[in-house]
Amino acid sequence: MCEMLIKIPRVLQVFTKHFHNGNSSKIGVLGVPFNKGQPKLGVAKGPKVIRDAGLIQKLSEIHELVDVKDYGDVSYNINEVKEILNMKEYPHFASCNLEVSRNVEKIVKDGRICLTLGGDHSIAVGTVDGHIKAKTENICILWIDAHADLNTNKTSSSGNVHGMPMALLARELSDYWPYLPGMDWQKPVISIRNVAYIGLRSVDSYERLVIDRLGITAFGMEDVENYGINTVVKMALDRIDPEGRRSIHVSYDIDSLDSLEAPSTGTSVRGGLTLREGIHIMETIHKTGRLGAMDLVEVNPSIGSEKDVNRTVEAAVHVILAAFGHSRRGLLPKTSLPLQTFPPTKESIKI
Ligand SMILES: NC(=[NH2+])NCCC[C@H](N)C(=O)O
Ligand SMILES: [Mn+2]
Ligand SMILES: [Mn+2]
Repeated sequence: MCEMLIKIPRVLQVFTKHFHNGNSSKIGVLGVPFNKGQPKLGVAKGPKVIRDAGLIQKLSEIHELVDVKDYGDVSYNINEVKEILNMKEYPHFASCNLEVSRNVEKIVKDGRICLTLGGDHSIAVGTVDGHIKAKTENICILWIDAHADLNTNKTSSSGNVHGMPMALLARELSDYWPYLPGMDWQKPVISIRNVAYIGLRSVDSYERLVIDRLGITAFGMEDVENYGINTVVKMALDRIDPEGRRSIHVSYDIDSLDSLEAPSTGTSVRGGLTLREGIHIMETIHKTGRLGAMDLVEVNPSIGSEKDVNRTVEAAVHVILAAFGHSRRGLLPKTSLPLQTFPPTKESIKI
């Protein structure tokens, strides 16, 4: 049998090396069907619709080195803790996030990049916490969102906890919170200097104040217009990981994309990122080789028509695949493929 290999031209070999980034090949997928951080219940079905779109299979087809393990969905028992003023469903939030943190920590310690499917954005308290606990080195956060999610219980006008996770995670904001029973496991150890936003266009006034006072790296849509997405991502990475040594946590709210690209989400805002820009961000992150964990949150299949839901889920899958090395230039055939199978002849296709 002829075992001659396809000779890959040098220019393509460079791409192969680039996209077959050694440390980004082991992925652990975790579902968090949590909807109590905001009032629209359908967001709990996010993990299911994203998986049903063939995510696991598509991830494993990116290249031969990808190894995907699905850890299933997080479940939790509600701990009896007291309610907190202006934090709706606080006991659920605290109980669920403890389990999220434990699961993410375990997956990252298993040597996998943890991909968490939400659920609403309040679950990022647990994902970031688990990522921090698993890594000995510092982490940095890229928060891709129309919103800053930087409210405290005192500044939020909605009381929805999905508008608060970043404020719970930041060390510099810890004094602005009351004691939170049932959250002792979570220490706000991440400095806001290691956080950058991309996609902002709906920022509450106290959030604006905090961003300005603390000098938070925040790229709004006008920055994307002024500099272009490529420069924006580079500037963001340069600020939060200047030496290129940190493990990157990407918390990707699907509402960062324009409402036309991702209509099925609870708090959509027009004038957002195109899917191309959304994909470009994650391709750039993939190329760093330092993605440690990614959240994809706020996909709500109960909002909009069937077409809207499909469009939104499709966008989410594209963004995720880009994060793990899918290339829009096309994927190379497996290098071990015998030459005679390409192009396929009648004889090579044995039924
Ligand atoms: N993860 C989100 N989609 N957050 C939307 C937050 C909206 C608003 N800023 C609030 O505090 O309620
Ligand atoms: Mn948002
Ligand atoms: Mn958000």
